[in-house]
Amino acid sequence: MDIQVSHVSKSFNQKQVIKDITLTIPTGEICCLLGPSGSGKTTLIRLMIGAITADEGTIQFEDVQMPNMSMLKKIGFMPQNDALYDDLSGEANLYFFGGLYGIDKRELKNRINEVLAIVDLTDHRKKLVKHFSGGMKKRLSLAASILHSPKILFLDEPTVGIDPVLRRTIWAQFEVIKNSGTTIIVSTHVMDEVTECDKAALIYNGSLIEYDTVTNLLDKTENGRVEELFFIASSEPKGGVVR
Ligand SMILES: Nc1ncnc2c1ncn2[C@@H]1O[C@H](COP(=O)(O)OP(=O)(O)OP(=O)(O)O)[C@@H](O)[C@H]1O
Repeated sequence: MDIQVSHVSKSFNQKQVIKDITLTIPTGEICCLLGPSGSGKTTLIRLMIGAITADEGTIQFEDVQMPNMSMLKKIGFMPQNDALYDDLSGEANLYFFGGLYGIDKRELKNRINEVLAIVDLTDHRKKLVKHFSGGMKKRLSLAASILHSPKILFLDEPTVGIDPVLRRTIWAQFEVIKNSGTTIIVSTHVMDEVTECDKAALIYNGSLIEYDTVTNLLDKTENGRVEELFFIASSEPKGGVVR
């Protein structure tokens, strides 16, 4: 399911935080929204999932204009802060979210087994979430966001506070999810993570400064590091566009 973002702008309290962004994310790819803290990544995700509406421009999933209630079951969203119930076990959390998605009981049981295996939490399913480590909570959140087999998965800074080893595991899990046909949009400010993605959208100060395949982006730099593109953008007269 392609995502088309067309000339989207958004302001909060007269301050424009998303500035005329246009991009198309093709089906079945991992697209990374990369940018410094406060650049507008979360706002762009919230616009795409239909949690907030754009002041200008349009967002379409295939031919459906967002926001649209019918798309909710096709979208998975993992927020920056885990939305889990501490006093429930990992498994009970998943039953709760499965119920919200209206998944049939028997199907839900099988699906919970599947997603727990994907995120490697099968052995911890009965443990209360308050006894989970930070990394385990992230993985359980990921499991909850893919429970209903979404066509499009939005992950907002999924690896914040995660150690490098677990980060690798989590990216491997994204690859598995992608290979099942899900389009993934993942925000991050960790420049190294960009190499895990097919495409990257570089957001700086609310503007899209670059959008290309990761290979092409890295080719544009002198030292093969994405940071360079941000340095160029920040030295442009108006934090301007490098196309
Ligand atoms: N609901 C809101 N009301 C007012 N300002 C907001 C709101 N949401 C976001 N902003 C502002 O919009 C700008 C972009 O914020 P956003 O959370 O999208 O950035 P981000 O790139 O996701 O940052 P981070 O990496 O720190 O999460 C910031 O200046 C933020 O303060």
